[in-house]
Amino acid sequence: MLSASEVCYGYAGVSVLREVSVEVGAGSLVAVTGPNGSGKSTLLHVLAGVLQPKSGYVRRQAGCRVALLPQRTPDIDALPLTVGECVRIGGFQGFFRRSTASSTDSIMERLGIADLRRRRMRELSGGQRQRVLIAQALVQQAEVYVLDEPTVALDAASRATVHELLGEKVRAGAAVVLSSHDPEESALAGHTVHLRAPAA
Ligand SMILES: Nc1ncnc2c1ncn2[C@@H]1O[C@H](COP(=O)(O)OP(=O)(O)OP(=O)(O)O)[C@@H](O)[C@H]1O
Repeated sequence: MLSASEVCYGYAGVSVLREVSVEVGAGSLVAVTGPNGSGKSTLLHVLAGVLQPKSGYVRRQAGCRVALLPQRTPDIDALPLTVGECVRIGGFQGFFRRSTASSTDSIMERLGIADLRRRRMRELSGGQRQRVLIAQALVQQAEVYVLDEPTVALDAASRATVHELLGEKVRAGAAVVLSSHDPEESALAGHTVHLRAPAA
């Protein structure tokens, strides 16, 4: 569905990804692990097509749509968006369709954010905000969900709900690529890409 082959990436001449390869097949969950600064977010952005590799290749099967949950989304707080609007925007490349309205409601209910739908994004707690952004990613009709530390800041119950939702996506044939610092979470994956610590 999506693969990276010997991908290299760096910022201002500083190498971050060195010949990283990963295969993301339909119905699979891939975890990207590694210490702070090892390049997890960078790899996810390369896989999602937001960053172009300096060398190596990213291949996406024809028609493969990627939904991205970035780690940082400060731009959303600058807009006067409500929770309901934020989820409906479905953020990345506009994959949201009207026909998915009932599944949107269901995802919001399950993530415990349905009652927050009229609140402004900037008024939310960290965990509430994260659940809205997860919903925004998961309502998209995508073949691959690329999620950067999706459950960071979530309590145990919300984390379990997110894992259930991801399991449902995978069983329905979608692929999930997530980064995580939580060994229990990365153990859910069928395959793990471990990035090494940056050179001191
Ligand atoms: N826009 C940028 N400009 C310059 N350097 C950057 C940029 N984004 C990331 N970096 C650097 O690239 C390296 C990898 O960053 P990245 O965010 O991919 O790591 P990470 O593994 O996701 O870290 P964390 O676990 O802290 O989220 C770090 O050294 C970081 O300082």
